[in-house]
Amino acid sequence: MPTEISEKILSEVIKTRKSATHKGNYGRILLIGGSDNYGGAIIMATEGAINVGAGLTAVATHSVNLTALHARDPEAMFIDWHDKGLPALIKKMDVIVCGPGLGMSTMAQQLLKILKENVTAKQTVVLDASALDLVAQDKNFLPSNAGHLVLTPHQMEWQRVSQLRIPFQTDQANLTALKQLVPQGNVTLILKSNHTHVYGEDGSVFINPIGNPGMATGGMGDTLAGIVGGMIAQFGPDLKTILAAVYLHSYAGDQLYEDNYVVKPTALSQSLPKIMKKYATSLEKC
Ligand SMILES: NC(=O)C1=CN([C@@H]2O[C@H](COP(=O)(O)OP(=O)(O)OC[C@H]3O[C@@H](n4cnc5c(N)ncnc54)[C@H](O)[C@@H]3O)[C@@H](O)[C@H]2O)[C@@H](O)CC1
Ligand SMILES: Nc1ncnc2c1ncn2[C@@H]1O[C@H](COP(=O)(O)OP(=O)(O)O)[C@@H](O)[C@H]1O
Ligand SMILES: [Mg+2]
Repeated sequence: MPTEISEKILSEVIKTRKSATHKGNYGRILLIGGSDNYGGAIIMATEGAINVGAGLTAVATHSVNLTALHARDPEAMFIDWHDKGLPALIKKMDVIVCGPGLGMSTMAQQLLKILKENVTAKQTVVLDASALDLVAQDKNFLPSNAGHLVLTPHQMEWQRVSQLRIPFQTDQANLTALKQLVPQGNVTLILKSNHTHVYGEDGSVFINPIGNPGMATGGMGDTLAGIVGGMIAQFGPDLKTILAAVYLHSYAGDQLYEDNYVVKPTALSQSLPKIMKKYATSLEKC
C-alpha cells in the first residue's frame, strides 16, 4: 500500500532563510523547452521555479518566446536554444528541467542530446512532457549520467515510455518498468493523475491525497515540473523535497479551488510564496 503524503512534509522541507545568504545559496536552475508553438509551457514552468524560490533561474527556449518570457518574468535569464553557449550553461547548473513545450522536432532531439552530453553526476535532471515522449521513441535520449533523474509523466506519457497501458499501471508494474528504464536506479518517478503516485529510488511508493479537478487545465503539469526543479535547486534532491513539491502544488491548487471554478496555473504559482512562508520552519539566525 502506498504511503499518503501529508501536510507535515511542507514544514519538514521548507526552511526559513538565514540572514547571511545570497542567491547563490538557493540553487541554479535551467529550464529547457518552449518551441515556437508552446512558449506558454516553458513560461509556466519558469513561474513555478521562481515562485518556490530558486536562487537563479535561466531559460533556454526558442527566441520567439523571449519578449513574453521577460514581460512576465524578468527574474529569468534567457538563452536562445540555438546558442553555442548552451553546453557551458548546462554545466553551471544544479538542476535542469527539460521538456515543457519542447515539442518533438529535430531541434528538440538535438537539445536532449546536448543535455546528455553535458550533464554530470553532481546535477539533477527533471524530464517532463515532450522530453518523455522523445525518450519513449528512443531510450538513448535518457540522460542517465545525471546524479539524479526525476521523471514527471502523466499517465499517457508513462504509457508511451513504459508500454504499460493506463489500466495496467499498478504500483508493482510501474516499479518494474522504472527499473528496466533506469537500471542504475538513480531515479524518482512522479506519475501524475488525479491522485499522483511517487516512486522513490528505494522502491517506496507514495500517494498524493489532495488536488482537485479545477487543476485539469493545460499548463498545470508544466508548473509542477518548475516547482519540483525549483524545490530541488534550493533544498536538495532528496525524496522528501520531491514529495513536498508534489504536495505543495496540490495544496496551492486546493486553496484556489475553494473559491474558483478553475485553477489557473499562473495563479497557482503566484500563490506559492505566501504558502511557503506559512510552512517555513525556523533555523537559528546567523
Ligand atoms: N500553453 C502551452 O504551451 C502548453 C503546452 N503543452 C505542451 O504540449 C505538449 C504536449 O503535451 P500534452 O500533455 O498536451 O499532450 P499529450 O498528447 O502528450 O497528452 C495529453 C492527452 O493524454 C491523455 N491522458 C490520459 N491520462 C491523462 C492524465 N492523467 N493527465 C493528462 N492527460 C492524460 C488525454 O487524452 C490528453 O488529451 C508538451 O510539450 C506540453 O508541455 C501542454 O503542457 C499544455 C499547455
Ligand atoms: N482531476 C484532478 N485532480 C487532481 N489533480 C489534477 C487533476 N487533473 C490534473 N491534475 C494535476 O494537474 C497536473 C496536470 O499535468 P499535465 O497533464 O502534465 O498538464 P500540462 O501538460 O497541461 O501542463 C498534474 O500535476 C495532475 O496531478
Ligand atoms: Mg504535461
